[in-house]
Amino acid sequence: MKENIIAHDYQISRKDRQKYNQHNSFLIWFTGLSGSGKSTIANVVEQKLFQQGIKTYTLDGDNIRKGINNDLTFSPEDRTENIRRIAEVSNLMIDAGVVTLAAFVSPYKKDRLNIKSIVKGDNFIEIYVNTSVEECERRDTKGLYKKARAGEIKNMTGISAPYEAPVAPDIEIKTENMSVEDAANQVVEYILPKLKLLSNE
Ligand SMILES: Nc1ncnc2c1ncn2[C@@H]1O[C@H](COP(=O)(O)OS(=O)(=O)O)[C@@H](OP(=O)(O)O)[C@H]1O
Ligand SMILES: Nc1ncnc2c1ncn2[C@@H]1O[C@H](COP(=O)(O)OP(=O)(O)O)[C@@H](O)[C@H]1O
Repeated sequence: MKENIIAHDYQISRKDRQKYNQHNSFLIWFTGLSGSGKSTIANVVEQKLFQQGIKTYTLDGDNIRKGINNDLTFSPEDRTENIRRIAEVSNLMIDAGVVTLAAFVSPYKKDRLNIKSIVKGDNFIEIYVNTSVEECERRDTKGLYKKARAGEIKNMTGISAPYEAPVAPDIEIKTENMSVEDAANQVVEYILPKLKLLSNE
C-alpha cells in the first residue's frame, strides 16, 4: 500500500511559513514523571514566548489522550504509539512554522529517540523535568499515586512501570528546590538563542 502513496509537491514550504511568522520553528519536549512539573513549566514557557510575539502551541495529555489518541492505553506498546503519533503531529506543527511545546511522560528512551528521528535532531530540544518519585507522590496532584498504591491503576510510571531517565537531555530541571518561575526561565534562557528572527520581506 505504502508504495502507492506519492507525496504532492506543495509550493508553500516550511521555510516560507517560518519567514512569514518571522521566526524559525522547532519542538520543545518535556519528559518526566506524572506530577514532575512538565505542564506547569510548559505553560509558563509558552506564555513567555507568546508575549514576545512567537507563534506557539502546546500539545499535552488533555488535547491528545482525550482526542486523537483516545484509543490508547498505558501499555508499553500503546505508549510507543502515543509518542509516535505526537511526534508526527509535532512535525506538522513545525512545518506550519509554530514553536511547539509537548509535555508527555514519554518514559522509554527508544520512543524519545524516535521523536528525534521523526522531527530531525536539530528541531528537537529535550527537557528532562527531574523530580523524584517521592516528591511526585507527595504532590499527587491528580490522586493517581494513591490509586496506584491501592492497586487501582496498573502500569503507573514510577510505581509499577519504568521511567528511563534521559542520559544527555538538552536541559535538566530539578524542580524540588526551585520555583516554577525559575524553572521556566531556565528553559527560556536556553531557547532564546535558538530562536532565529527572520524578516518576511
Ligand atoms: N499508568 C499511568 N502512568 C502514567 N500516567 C498516567 C497513567 N494513568 C493515567 N495517567 C495520566 O496520563 C498522563 C500521562 O499520559 P502521557 O500521554 O504523557 O503518557 S505516555 O507518554 O504515553 O507514557 C499523566 O499526566 P501528567 O500527570 O500530566 O504527566 C497522568 O495524569
Ligand atoms: N519548580 C517547579 N516546577 C514545576 N512545578 C512545580 C515546581 N515546584 C512545585 N511544582 C508543582 O508541582 C506540580 C506539577 O504538576 P504538573 O505540572 O501537572 O506535572 P506534570 O505535567 O509533570 O504531570 C504543580 O502542582 C506545581 O505547582
